[in-house]
Amino acid sequence: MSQHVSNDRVTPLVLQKMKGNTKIVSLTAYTSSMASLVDPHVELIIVGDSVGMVAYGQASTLGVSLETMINHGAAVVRGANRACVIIDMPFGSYQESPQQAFRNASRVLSRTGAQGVKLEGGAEMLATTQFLVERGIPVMAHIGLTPQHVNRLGGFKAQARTAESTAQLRDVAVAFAQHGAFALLVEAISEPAAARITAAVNIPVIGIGASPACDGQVLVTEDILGLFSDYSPRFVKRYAELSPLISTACAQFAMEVRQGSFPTSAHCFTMLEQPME
Ligand SMILES: Nc1nc(=O)c2c([nH]1)NC[C@@H]1CN(c3ccc(C(=O)N[C@@H](CCC(=O)O)C(=O)O)cc3)CN21
Ligand SMILES: CC(C)C(=O)C(=O)O
Ligand SMILES: [Mg+2]
Repeated sequence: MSQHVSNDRVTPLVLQKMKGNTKIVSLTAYTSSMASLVDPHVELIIVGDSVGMVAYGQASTLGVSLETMINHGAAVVRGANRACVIIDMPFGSYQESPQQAFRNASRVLSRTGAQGVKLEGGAEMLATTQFLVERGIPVMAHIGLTPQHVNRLGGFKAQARTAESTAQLRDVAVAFAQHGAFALLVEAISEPAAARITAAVNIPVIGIGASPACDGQVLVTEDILGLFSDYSPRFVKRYAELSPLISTACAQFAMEVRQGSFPTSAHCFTMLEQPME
């Protein structure tokens, strides 16, 4: 069944129709097992390049390759049968030219079965967005705090906190909508900026650290589960504390192996015939 093109799969068009009447709920996933747990509860699953930090222990998202995004993206599509799946284009795979972006984004879609890609940037990505969209690739534009620009931003710092930068970001948002982006992702921006952008465009605006003014919300799943604690941005809310549960389970296993109480006969295979002499 999961290999079929499902009729009730949420599409970018379905997300667009939700703007103005129903909040869009989104979470990230990197694996099939997490995707299948998240899928019943969300309309949109983002396979984020945050996988580099959360699953590979890297200090930024810059080291993630196209191959890594394709492998995790394919796993997520196999695990999710209802939500729209959008995959982050990793650093260096799309900034060079619209042609480079199309070559790599088309590989992402053809090898994963996802429905679109997300790319980070500002006005410099407008032509690329239009190039991909005209050739059949739905594009979500990620603006505001763009983690792939961490070295220029001087850290993961909230954006659009002045009147001037807010007006600039609103103009960029409007331009992305005009160039065919099906949705915007706004990260770590002020509430007035989020409210202005959401009112100014006719496409869905998904926020992370961008106030309730957005059309929808996304967070990194490991963050809401208390599974990633290298840092805790103020916009993260922990809905569970799974790390201590995992530690306790591992400690219990270790203790039982060392004292010989695991495994028991219930965990062992018997001979299929009478034991031989
Ligand atoms: N697990 C995870 N969750 C995320 O939300 C996430 C990632 N990884 N990786 C990529 C980016 C990085 N993100 C972050 C990380 C930290 C802050 C943060 O703490 N910002 C503070 C301090 C900034 C500073 O001065 O260094 C701020 O006030 O903006 C914000 C966004 C969001 N993204
Ligand atoms: C904003 C989130 C969805 C993201 O880009 C990531 O997790 O990489
Ligand atoms: Mg990302």
